[in-house]
Amino acid sequence: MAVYTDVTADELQAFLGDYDLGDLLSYKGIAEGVENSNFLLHTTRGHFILTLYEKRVAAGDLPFFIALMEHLAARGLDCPQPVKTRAGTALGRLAGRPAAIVTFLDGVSVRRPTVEHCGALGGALAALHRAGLDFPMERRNALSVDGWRPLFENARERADSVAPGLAGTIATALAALEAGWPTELPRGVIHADLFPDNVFFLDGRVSGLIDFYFACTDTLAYDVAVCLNAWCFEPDHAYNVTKGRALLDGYAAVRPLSAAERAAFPVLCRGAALRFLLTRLVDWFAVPAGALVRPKDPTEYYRKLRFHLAVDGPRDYGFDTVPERVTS
Ligand SMILES: Nc1ncnc2c1ncn2[C@@H]1O[C@H](COP(=O)(O)OP(=O)(O)OP(=O)(O)O)[C@@H](O)[C@H]1O
Ligand SMILES: N[C@@H](CCO)C(=O)O
Repeated sequence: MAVYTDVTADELQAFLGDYDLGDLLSYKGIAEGVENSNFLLHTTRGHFILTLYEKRVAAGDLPFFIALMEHLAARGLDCPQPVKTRAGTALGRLAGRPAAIVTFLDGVSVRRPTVEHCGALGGALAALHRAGLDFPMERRNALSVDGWRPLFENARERADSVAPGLAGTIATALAALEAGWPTELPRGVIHADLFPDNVFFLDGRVSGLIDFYFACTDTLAYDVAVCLNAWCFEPDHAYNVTKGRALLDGYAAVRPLSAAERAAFPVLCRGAALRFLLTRLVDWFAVPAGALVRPKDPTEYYRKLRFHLAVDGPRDYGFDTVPERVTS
């Protein structure tokens, strides 16, 4: 659950006074998510999502996220739309936090994605990448390779209390990634956190993508690697190559992956696994007192990282054809 910051009815009424959203009928904290505080609002104009931005979201980045959601929606993507005040602003302050209201999207996120869900997700991710190509703003990925070492240093001392040998495995993997992280692959807007809880389905179709608060300018194929990690492992931690193939094929049907991109998957998947292992590890030791949040299990991503460290090559992810040698 994630409600780090509580909002009183009086505060909310006053905040809503700047909007044309009718009268507040009810509101409640949302029992999912770990990053920001989210509330479901019911007003005489319908349902909306109120988000109070917490520690990992810098206020200076909010204009990027708001403009990106508007840009993607204008290109036909189903993503939340920022609701503006009568004065035309989408960002405000509530309970001492930056805050915004966005439209509510219908659909249901899946806990156990099927092969079909993975295929549909791949297509939706590629559509997002294509729609973002002409987005004019840029945002550096603070949680890419140069952001991992500070996270590791923060958690290093206590890492082995979570799993024996964890600190050593991370140290070795991190050094290799720092030395060999790809920098020449196609870049653009990436979602960077497109986990199953951030994707809604209706009748087997992707009906909405949410939670753009890690979106940034980075390697497009890295976003695919994040999704392979988040969608294609089974509860017993085994990689499901049929799901991987469906995701990759779904993606490539909308945006083909170059030979260099395909060849980079083992490294990109290791990096993606390490990124979520590290943020989970830091969060594991840092749940704020009184917060309504259940931290996510770091060991899930430790297991995934070990899988990626052991793969023979891109074929293990479900690519049917991979170049033997890639020079670019
Ligand atoms: N626009 C929306 N329409 C419908 N439901 C939404 C919307 N935005 C958020 N939600 C609901 O709120 C929950 C939490 O939202 P969100 O994933 O943005 O929070 P978060 O704390 O940033 O989560 P995460 O842990 O994925 O980073 C979602 O799982 C979903 O149930
Ligand atoms: N999707 C992230 C949490 C939100 O950043 C995780 O599962 O660790």
